[in-house]
Amino acid sequence: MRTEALVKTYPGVEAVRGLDLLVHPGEIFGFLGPNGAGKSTTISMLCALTRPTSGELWVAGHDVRTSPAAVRRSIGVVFQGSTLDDKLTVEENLAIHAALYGVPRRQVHERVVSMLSLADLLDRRRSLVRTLSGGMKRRLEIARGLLHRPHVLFLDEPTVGLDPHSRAEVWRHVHRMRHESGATVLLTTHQLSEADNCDRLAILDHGRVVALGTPGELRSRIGRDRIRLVTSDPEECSRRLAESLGLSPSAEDGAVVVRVEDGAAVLPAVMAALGGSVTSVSLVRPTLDDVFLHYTGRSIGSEPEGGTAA
Ligand SMILES: Nc1ncnc2c1ncn2[C@@H]1O[C@H](COP(=O)(O)OP(=O)(O)OP(=O)(O)O)[C@@H](O)[C@H]1O
Repeated sequence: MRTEALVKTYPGVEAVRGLDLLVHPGEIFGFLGPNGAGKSTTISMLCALTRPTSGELWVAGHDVRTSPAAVRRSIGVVFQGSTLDDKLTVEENLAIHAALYGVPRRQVHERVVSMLSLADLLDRRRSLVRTLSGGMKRRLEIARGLLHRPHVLFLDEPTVGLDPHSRAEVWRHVHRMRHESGATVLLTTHQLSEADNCDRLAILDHGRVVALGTPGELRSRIGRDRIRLVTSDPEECSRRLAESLGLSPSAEDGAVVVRVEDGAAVLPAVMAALGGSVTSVSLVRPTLDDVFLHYTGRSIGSEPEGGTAA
């Protein structure tokens, strides 16, 4: 998937303001950003559902502007709201999708069984969809999105509205299905806790990419680990850290704090230098929220959580 100078303008709103992105085959790539950042608009353009105002974009080797039908055949899409038919069974929902996408009749049964077993839903294949839990429905939608063997699977907020256990289950299935199908997965999320499931992330804000990289790269780019030490004599502790290790400790809320690149590597030397005078120690690594704060000047957690309730 590739975009060059991709722009989408609505009357009075610059929803997407010049995206240059390259997503590699087989990657799980996430668009992370608050409500209104332009994630859904970007996905919608890539799926050939919304025409860009300007710029270029290719999906699975097809130019989306000139070959939208070829793009639609090469992708699977799971939207935020369920598009399953509640009154039909699990199997029937998949059969309809297979017919719509022209899956050869002889292959339908085998594909349905293999997708349902990957999604851990084989034993529910004759159940009406309305009897499934929220997590099961989402897994079924993802399985359905992959039934016609697309090269790219788009997931718009795949875990929105699910409880923590179901979220973890859905992620387990996304990883498993990516592994089995080899599909590239492009997803949107504004859940920082889930962004770590992606191989790489683009942080979007006001229609622009403000940071791009693996979750680990993004963290290490902005910050340093913090070692927080509680001791009976903070002044002596600070002096020893400065003298024996050349560190620059600071006092924070009665504790001694040192900022270092790799806290786990430095910690043994810190403890050796301080002997038994430390009563408690903690190592704090930068979070993706710190990353978001660094690049946008505000916390993603402070944004209205429009889509997460339920
Ligand atoms: N059809 C439309 N007409 C006018 N403005 C739109 C339209 N679709 C989106 N927008 C505007 O474009 C901007 C980006 O919206 P978009 O839905 O892409 O953001 P998002 O990051 O996906 O947020 P969310 O998580 O709420 O879906 C917003 O200001 C939104 O109001």
